[in-house]
Amino acid sequence: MYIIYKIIISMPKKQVKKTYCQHNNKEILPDKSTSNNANHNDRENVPIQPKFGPALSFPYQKIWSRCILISGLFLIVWFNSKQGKEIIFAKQHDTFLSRSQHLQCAPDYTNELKIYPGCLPEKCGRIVTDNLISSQETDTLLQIAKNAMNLGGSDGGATIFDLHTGALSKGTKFINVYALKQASSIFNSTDFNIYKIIKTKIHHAVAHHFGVDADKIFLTKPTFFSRMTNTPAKTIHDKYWLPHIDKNTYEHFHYTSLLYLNDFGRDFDGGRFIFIDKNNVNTTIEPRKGRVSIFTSGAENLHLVERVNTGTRYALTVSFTCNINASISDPSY
Ligand SMILES: O=C(O)CCC(=O)C(=O)O
Ligand SMILES: [Fe+2]
Repeated sequence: MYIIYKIIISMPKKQVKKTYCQHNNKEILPDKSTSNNANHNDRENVPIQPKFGPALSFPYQKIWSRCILISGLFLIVWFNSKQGKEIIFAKQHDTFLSRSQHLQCAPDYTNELKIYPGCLPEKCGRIVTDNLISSQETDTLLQIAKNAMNLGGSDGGATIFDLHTGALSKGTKFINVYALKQASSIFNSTDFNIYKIIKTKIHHAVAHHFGVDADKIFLTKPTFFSRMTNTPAKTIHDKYWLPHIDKNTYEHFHYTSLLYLNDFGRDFDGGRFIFIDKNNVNTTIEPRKGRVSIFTSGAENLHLVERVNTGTRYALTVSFTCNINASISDPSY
């Protein structure tokens, strides 16, 4: 607004050489006595007649024209502010008991879920909560992820570890950590129990927030830890910044949840989660340790993860399906 104000007040005031007095349209002739051109013949003192008659004028002309100009500028600013806007849905330093945004489900999503009675959400959308998982629980998960990832790691910027199957990125491929002899020294049943408790809490939160019975949704694969850095991608799995729809990327996803294990702005920069909404609106979630984000996995929730600029970002993806045949069981070791 300040800029608009500056433009308006800095507009040059029109230098009008008046040939006619505005009042009564009376002619004002130059004072012959002061004129240097006193000897010029009379023709030169005859005022120029506008070809199409005197210009149109009406009361408060200047005020009106400025009002119209200002309104036009307002319209342009308003229109531009609707396009390409970013809404920070959850800032890193805020804590939410629960913050939600409802959306209309994508038609594909609704059609697919209709065949699973009781699994269709009351409304599609997204929810963020910071009070579900304790700091200690988060620390346990972060340690599990770090210990496992020390046994491998992608050559590119995204390493994943699946506690259910033992799959871990190594180089440009995957290995099974449970087949390694070091596995026995890094995994224990206490940690697995904590993982199960966390997974169960998230399961119930998903059911509660979307108004479905907890026994109508099932844990599915892949459910995995992720580590993201700014290392250039080596394979397609490293390109975590590509926009995608989870239901299409992962065959059985119907509800996606993410648990963030460390902090945006402290442990890493970049790496924010972004929903790409209608009219080019970005709805952003800044990762915060212990923060859980839950959303329906259809086209209503197209998203990406911004590239990490510095540091290392850790998260756990926990996914649910309506299809009992695609369910997976709890991990055990
Ligand atoms: O880690 C995240 O914040 C989201 C990752 C993601 O979109 C995915 O794994 O499909
Ligand atoms: Fe995703």
